[in-house]
Amino acid sequence: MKTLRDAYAGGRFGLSFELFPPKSPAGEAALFHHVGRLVEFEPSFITCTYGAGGSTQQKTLEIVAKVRKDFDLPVATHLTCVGLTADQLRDYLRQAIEAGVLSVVALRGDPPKGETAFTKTAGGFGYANELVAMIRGEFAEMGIAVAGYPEKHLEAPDLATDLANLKRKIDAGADAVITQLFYHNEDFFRFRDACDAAGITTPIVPGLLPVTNFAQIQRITALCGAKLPQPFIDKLSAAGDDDDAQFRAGVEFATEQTQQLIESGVAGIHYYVLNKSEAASEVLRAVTLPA
Ligand SMILES: NC(=O)C1=CN([C@@H]2O[C@H](COP(=O)(O)OP(=O)(O)OC[C@H]3O[C@@H](n4cnc5c(N)ncnc54)[C@H](O)[C@@H]3O)[C@@H](O)[C@H]2O)C=CC1
Ligand SMILES: Nc1nc(=O)c2c([nH]1)NC[C@@H]1CN(c3ccc(C(=O)N[C@@H](CCC(=O)O)C(=O)O)cc3)CN21
Repeated sequence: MKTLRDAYAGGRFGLSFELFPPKSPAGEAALFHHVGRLVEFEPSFITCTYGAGGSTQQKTLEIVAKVRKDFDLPVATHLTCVGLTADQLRDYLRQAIEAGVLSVVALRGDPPKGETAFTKTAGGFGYANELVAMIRGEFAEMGIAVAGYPEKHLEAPDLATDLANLKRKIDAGADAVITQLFYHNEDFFRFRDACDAAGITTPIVPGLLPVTNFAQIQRITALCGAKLPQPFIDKLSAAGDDDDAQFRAGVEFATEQTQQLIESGVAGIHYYVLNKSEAASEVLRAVTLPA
C-alpha cells in the first residue's frame, strides 16, 4: 500500500489514527510510545495535524516521517491553506514526498489563534478545493483526503451549501472524505445518503473521537460544533471528577458507536486519538472489525 487511496481499495477496511504535533520532547516520547501500542491494530495509515499558520509544519513532517520509518506504515500529513502561498505549499509537498510521505489531508484550515475569521493569504488559496486541485494537478500520485461535516461546517449557511462545497473538493480530485467528529450516528447516515445523492462515490470515512475527559470534549465540541447526545452528557457529568468513570463512559459510548458504524458498512474508521492509545485500544479490542 502506497497512499491512503489503497487503504479502502478492493473492499478493504481502512483503519486510521490521527495525531497532533507534540509541544515538548516529553510529549513526543509519549506519542511514540502510544503509536507503538496502536500499531498492533494494523492501521492502514496514520496522520498528523498541521498547526495554524504552518507554525508546526516542520514538526508535523518530522512526526509522520518518523512514524513511516519506525513502523513501516503509510502516513499522511495534514496541510492547510493558512498563511502560505501556493509556492510555499508546493515546497512543503516536495519535502513531504522526499520524506516518503505520500498522502495529504487537504484542508483550508482554522483561523490562526486570536483571529476569528479565515483570511486568504495573497498568492495562496481560499478554499480546500483549490488546494486539492493543485495537489492533484502537480503531485498527481499523492493520496488526498478531505474533511466532511455530518453536522455541517460552522461557517456553512446550511447542509446543502456545505455538501456542494464538499462536491467541489471531490471533483478537484480527492480520494476519500474523513468526517469531522460526531456523536449522533444518524447525522452520519444522513450525510452519507446526501453524499450518495450528490454523486460522491469516494469512501466516506467516519472520524471518531473517543471521549476520555468531559472538560476536554466540551472545549473541542465548542470549537467544531459537534453535539453530544444528552444521555451521554448526563453520564459524563454524573461521573463528576472521577476520571476513570469519565474514561469508562467514553469508551463504552465509542464502542457502541463504532460497532453500529461497522454494521452499517463503512469503508473504514479514523480515530482522533489525541496522541494517546488507551481509549482507542479498548474500543478496538471490544468491537469486531471487518477483515
Ligand atoms: N483534523 C483536522 O485537522 C481537521 C480540521 N478541520 C478544520 O475545518 C476547517 C475547514 O476546512 P475544510 O473543510 O478543508 O475547508 P473548506 O475550504 O472545504 O470549507 C470551509 C468553509 O467554506 C465553505 N466552502 C468550501 N469551498 C467553498 C467554495 N469553493 N466556495 C464557497 N464556500 C466554500 C464550506 O462550506 C465551509 O463552510 C478548517 O478549520 C480545518 O482545519 C476539519 C476537520 C478535521
Ligand atoms: N476545526 C477543526 N480543527 C481541527 O484542528 C480539528 C478538527 N476541527 N476536528 C478534528 C480534529 C481534532 N483536533 C484536535 C483536538 C484537540 C486537540 C487538543 O486537545 N490539543 C491540546 C494539546 C495539548 C497538548 O499539547 O498536550 C491543546 O490544548 O491544544 C488537538 C487537536 C484537530 N482536528
